[in-house]
Amino acid sequence: MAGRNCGGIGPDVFLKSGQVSRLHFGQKEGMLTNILNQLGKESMKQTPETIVLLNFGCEDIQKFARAIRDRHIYTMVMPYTVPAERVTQEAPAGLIVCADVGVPARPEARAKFDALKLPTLDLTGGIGGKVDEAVEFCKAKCGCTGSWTMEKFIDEAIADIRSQVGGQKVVLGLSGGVDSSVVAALIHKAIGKQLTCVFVNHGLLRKNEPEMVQEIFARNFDMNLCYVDASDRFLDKLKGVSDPEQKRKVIGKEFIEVFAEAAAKVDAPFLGQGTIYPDILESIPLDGNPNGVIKSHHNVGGLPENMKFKLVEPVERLFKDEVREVGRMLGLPSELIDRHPFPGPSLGVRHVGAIERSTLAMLREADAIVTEELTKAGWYHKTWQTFAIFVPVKTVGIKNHQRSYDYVIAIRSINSVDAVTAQVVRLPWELLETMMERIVKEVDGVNRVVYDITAKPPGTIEWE
Ligand SMILES: Nc1ncnc2c1ncn2[C@@H]1O[C@H](COP(=O)(O)OP(=O)(O)OP(=O)(O)O)[C@@H](O)[C@H]1O
Repeated sequence: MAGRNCGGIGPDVFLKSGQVSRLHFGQKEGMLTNILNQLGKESMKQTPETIVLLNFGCEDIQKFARAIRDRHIYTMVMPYTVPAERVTQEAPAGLIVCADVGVPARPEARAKFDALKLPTLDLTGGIGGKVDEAVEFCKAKCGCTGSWTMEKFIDEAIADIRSQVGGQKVVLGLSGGVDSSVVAALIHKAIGKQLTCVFVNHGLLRKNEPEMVQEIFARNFDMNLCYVDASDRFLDKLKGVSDPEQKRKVIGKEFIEVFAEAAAKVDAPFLGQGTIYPDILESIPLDGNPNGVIKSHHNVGGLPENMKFKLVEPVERLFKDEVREVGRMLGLPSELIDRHPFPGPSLGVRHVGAIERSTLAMLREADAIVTEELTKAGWYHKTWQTFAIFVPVKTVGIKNHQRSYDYVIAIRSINSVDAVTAQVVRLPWELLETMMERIVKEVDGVNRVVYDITAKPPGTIEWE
């Protein structure tokens, strides 16, 4: 085991009563920072040639912003409700006004931006197919040279982290997911051993995951990695809990306690976070209507208020695939960077009903077989997510020439662009058969495998 074991969870509890109910781990609820402050925060870097996209009601604006960035012009997205001064803080070279067809004109909002006297492109008739037009505009009218690159981003981010943190310490919750892993690598590159990562094993990780994450970070990056094996603590607390929401709450509450205890030992004034740009953009209601909030700010599960960290969020201006690119450039392996999305409560929400150690082991084994066969057949990167689910139903079967009465494993494979809707993948029949044969043969306690053919909607991606 390469990581430093920080076990020995002490009795201190950092939570105040009443805070627990909003701690839905993995749902990004509970705020360390107020999102509007975030939006109004003084920009740390003065990226030259910034173009601000003003959102007057445009569904695909994030994709549009991303497409212009692909042409090496740095874009930011702001709602039309933003004060004009906030726009000028970014010293933009130009503005692009974006709205879908049929969206109200909002002349007052428009006037405050026109008063800035910046070059402005009007795309209020829709943005579809207008990327080239926008890049012409940026170059011809705003003087952009198209020099924004990921190398530049990394250099700037490292300089920013160093100047923000100075000689002090940073603590970061490392999940082994893309966002926190890339942030770990980036902060480590900037300040080395001033960073301590806390990796919590909540007993719900996938097969070999604790070893893999420690191997990658502690060995390859020579990083201070604090590995907390709290499996027993989580699994004891989850005993008999079958309601999906309750399960998430138990996992979230326990996670915060374990993380807070480990972080207290590091005694760092700074907390690193894997906030990414969509986390911020999707938290901003376009019309100041709280119902428009899709999700709250990304954070380590909503830490208790008495843990007053200053935040280090070096990829808060990047889209997910840009974060992946940074990760690749910093030397993170593809097995980590290009992984399928994985829910915060991990196998906990893929095990329907109350979690027993024995049935969790069945799920873990079945999940590993599914991933292994999918990869071998060349289908891993052709699907958004493919995984096993434990179904707490026993059926009659024949195993080893004898009657068996065992559990069911379901396989789910979906494709999606944004996780909002999803289509079922028609995996080759032979591949499904191979998965089934291996699962019933190798996983004790399972004698039946089914394939979930439900799209989203009406289903959700995860079963719980
Ligand atoms: N097992 C864990 N150990 C330590 N920190 C964790 C763990 N799981 C989650 N975290 C922290 O909580 C944050 C939010 O968790 P969540 O699962 O919602 O993240 P995410 O958006 O999928 O990000 P990531 O790609 O980093 O997993 C993570 O970015 C990470 O900092």
